[in-house]
Amino acid sequence: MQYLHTMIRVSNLDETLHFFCDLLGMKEISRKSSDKGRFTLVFLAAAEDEDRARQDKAPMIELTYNWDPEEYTGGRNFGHLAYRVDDIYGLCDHLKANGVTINRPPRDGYMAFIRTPDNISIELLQKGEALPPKEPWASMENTGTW
Ligand SMILES: C[C@@H](O)C(=O)SC[C@H](NC(=O)CC[C@H](N)C(=O)O)C(=O)NCC(=O)O
Ligand code: NI
Repeated sequence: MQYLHTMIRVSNLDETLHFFCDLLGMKEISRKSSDKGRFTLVFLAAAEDEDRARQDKAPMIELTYNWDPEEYTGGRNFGHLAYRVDDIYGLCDHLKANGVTINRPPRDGYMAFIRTPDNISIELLQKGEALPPKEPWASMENTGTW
């Protein structure tokens, strides 16, 4: 079995593409629209995964945009999408300067949380840090900031 993608439904495709592509640097791999189904699917890959994703050998996010507005609520059982980043402080500064709320700041240089325009949680983890972290979990306790 091979992990292919995680699908998230989005209420505004342009805002979501701005978040993932313009701000987080992700790359659009493919898209498909259905006039009959009245939806658009957009597949995104992390920049480092782009070439492999185009060969269907890397995991992606599948954005589902339903043309007719829907209320996306609940889903508490869904946690987050996690990405390993080169410079967690630099990236969070860049995101903050572009209006993204850093729900859980990278105060430990290890982990940060942000949200997509539809409030889906995105975890950012500093490259070079082990998973799970070497230090006691106490430093990761939810202090209610994300
Ligand atoms: C291309 C492949 O990766 C898919 O996931 S297509 C799955 C299909 N998606 C849709 O029909 C999109 C529009 C639909 N209104 C929706 O919001 O899902 C599908 O079967 N979706 C149902 C599901 O639960 O994923
Ligand atoms: Ni899918």
